[in-house]
Amino acid sequence: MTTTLDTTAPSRMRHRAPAISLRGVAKSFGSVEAVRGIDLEVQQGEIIAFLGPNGAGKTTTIDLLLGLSRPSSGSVELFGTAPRTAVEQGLVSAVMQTGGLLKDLTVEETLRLTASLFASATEPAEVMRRAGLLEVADRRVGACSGGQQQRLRFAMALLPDPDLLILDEPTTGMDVTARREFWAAIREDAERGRTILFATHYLEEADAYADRVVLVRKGEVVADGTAAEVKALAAGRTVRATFPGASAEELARIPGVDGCEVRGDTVLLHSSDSDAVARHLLTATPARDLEIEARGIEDAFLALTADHDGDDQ
Ligand SMILES: Nc1ncnc2c1ncn2[C@@H]1O[C@H](COP(=O)(O)OP(=O)(O)OP(=O)(O)O)[C@@H](O)[C@H]1O
Repeated sequence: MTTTLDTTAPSRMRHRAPAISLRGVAKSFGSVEAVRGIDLEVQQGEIIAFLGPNGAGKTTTIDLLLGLSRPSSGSVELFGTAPRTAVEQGLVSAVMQTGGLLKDLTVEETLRLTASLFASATEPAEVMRRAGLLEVADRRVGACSGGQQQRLRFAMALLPDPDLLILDEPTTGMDVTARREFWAAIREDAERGRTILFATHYLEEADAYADRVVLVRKGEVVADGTAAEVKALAAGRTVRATFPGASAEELARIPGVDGCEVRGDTVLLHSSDSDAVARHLLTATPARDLEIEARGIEDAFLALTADHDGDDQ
């Protein structure tokens, strides 16, 4: 086993190898190419959001990272070693969406039992504090809310004090306050050097909490950068106007328009040159009441993952 450690690091031990290294990773199930050649390098301490529409290959990639399956081609390494070895050494753990909880145990009993499976584990009281569970330590798991159960899964994943934490849709079932508290705990954690990769459908979470957003579509990375960079990739604005009787064909011919929608008397025109579109609408058409909006991360996500070729699996 060859994990290389740099012993000069301050709080959390620093590894010389990247936390995650995927090189040319592909994974097929029969004729379905779930992952089609992903290259991804994640440095220690990064918080990465893994975004993509249903069926993009996120869960397949997470299974590969956790050593639950093997790639059809390419290589997967965590801290310079094989995923299974990294998991066995407690370097990586995961918070999955469902399963894994015994309803009749209390929160604290669950953590004591889980801790007993590791050669060395953080004190249950400490992980309960970090996950915000101290108040419900004696509550039966079956009586905990969905959000509390999800925080318990987070607490369980913290027990081996992993250097890499992988979260698959971690805030499912949490209300807004619980989600905010959860992310505050994650941030505090990451500041101490823990690397975090999370898959989420809440695009605003990726925008708010990730240092880096990796957008996948049909098994390939289509964007990789800060949330601002990803949004800029889908640069452009939407011009909204009142324009009774406009037809989509007529609107599509306006110079600079790269997408349009007609909703009754309202038209929405997407463009990377909104000034030119607005000028045309005001000078050459009866359109009025113009509003111009920048695209949010949700629009960028939709634009970058839109199915242009109609061959979805
Ligand atoms: N065991 C399997 N056998 C056959 N096909 C599979 C298997 N696992 C995944 N797939 C297919 O691979 C593709 C990617 O699936 P995956 O679950 O990785 O996507 P995802 O991005 O996690 O989607 P979601 O957001 O819906 O969870 C899909 O077309 C899926 O149907």
